[in-house]
Amino acid sequence: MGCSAGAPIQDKVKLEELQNMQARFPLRRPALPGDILLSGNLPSDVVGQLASHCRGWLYLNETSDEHYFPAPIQAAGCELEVVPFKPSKDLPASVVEQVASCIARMPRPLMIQCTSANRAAIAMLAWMAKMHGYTPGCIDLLVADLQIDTVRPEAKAWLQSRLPSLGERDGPLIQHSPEVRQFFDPVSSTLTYLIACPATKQAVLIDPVLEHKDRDLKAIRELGLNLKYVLNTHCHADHVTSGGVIRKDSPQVQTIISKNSGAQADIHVQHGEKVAFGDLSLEVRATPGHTDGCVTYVLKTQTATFAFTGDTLLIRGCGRTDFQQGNSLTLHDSVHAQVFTLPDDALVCPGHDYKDRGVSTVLQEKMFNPRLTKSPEDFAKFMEDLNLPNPKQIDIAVPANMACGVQFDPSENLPI
Ligand SMILES: N[C@@H](CCC(=O)N[C@@H](CSS)C(=O)NCC(=O)O)C(=O)O
Repeated sequence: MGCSAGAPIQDKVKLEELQNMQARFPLRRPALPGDILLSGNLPSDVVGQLASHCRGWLYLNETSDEHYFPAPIQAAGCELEVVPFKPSKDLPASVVEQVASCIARMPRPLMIQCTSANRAAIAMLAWMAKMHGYTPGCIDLLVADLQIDTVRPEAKAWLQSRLPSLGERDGPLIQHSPEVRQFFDPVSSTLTYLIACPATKQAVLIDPVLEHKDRDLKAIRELGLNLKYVLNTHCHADHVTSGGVIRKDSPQVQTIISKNSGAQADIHVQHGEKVAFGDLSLEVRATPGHTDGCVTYVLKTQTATFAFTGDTLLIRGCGRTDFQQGNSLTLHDSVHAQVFTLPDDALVCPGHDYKDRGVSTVLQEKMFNPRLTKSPEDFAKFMEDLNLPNPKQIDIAVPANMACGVQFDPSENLPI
């Protein structure tokens, strides 16, 4: 039997009641998200007590189960849904979809209850995966971070087997936000983003890789989009951008990089400026440290905030600071001042991932990033001791990217 609660619920529970419940069913430290509780079987009186602090109750067993107590849930005014959810290799995708949709829709605070809290945790993770486009690697992280120790390894493996890996992902990055797609280059582990304005079909690419030019342009064609800009978050050292070549073939496309990068491009951006396309715009935030020209592009849509952090902030990591004018103290300040000040639920969309993880959130990184939770001084010491080998393509990539991936004729600013 398990029960977990986040801070918002604890605030509402009367202290005495909470202490009584804690004595019988120990609550763990606040988990994410804070407005969802997970539980196994409970006696009917405890169901009633908990229900009085919830507004939604999702029950994952049959109504014939001897531990199903609808009366106290309904008496407390909770919205009750019953969806028998037994993960197995034959479970139709529609049931997972139904459970995830219930969790998305039902009022908060929401209790998810099964027999031992194992399936409740899997249901919550399935919902998070659907909402945030998680990959198998992201699920490992969430289980560890949220300390969801009710999740059995075989149940976690079941959920992971139903999620696409980086590179297999097809479609919008997060549910209900058709604007953003993520692509993966397995050689440099680079994550490229295609962002499209649904109303006008104008689109931009962020950090595209030369070897994947055709893949990216095919996606743009198939979606009926008009590419307006190719943006780079910085002058990459591990792969060559496709920006220059795309622009050479399609002169209506303009390349963008920060002025501080010193690299060639059609448009140079600076902190505070906006890059508009269709009804959308990207806010430019200077985030130097990995290189002195690094920027983070921030996109606000109706449903989500996205931070395209390049190599400034990676999932549970960050860009190295040992070449290209890297500076650890500057990087620490950039992340804290420009990324960690975004809303907690803003999606962190990094420029690389080396462990099959595609997306994180500001709150997760503020809480769990092992590097950026350190003090500036400890962080600088940690980065100094990294001793990473140089990227394999550094000698080709840096000079090529300084010329936006192609040689420019400086007199005309056109590719040769
Ligand atoms: N092995 C890769 C390069 C790996 C690497 O150095 N990645 C960079 C970002 S690309 S310059 C980095 O900042 N990594 C941070 C870290 O902690 O790993 C290759 O040869 O391409």
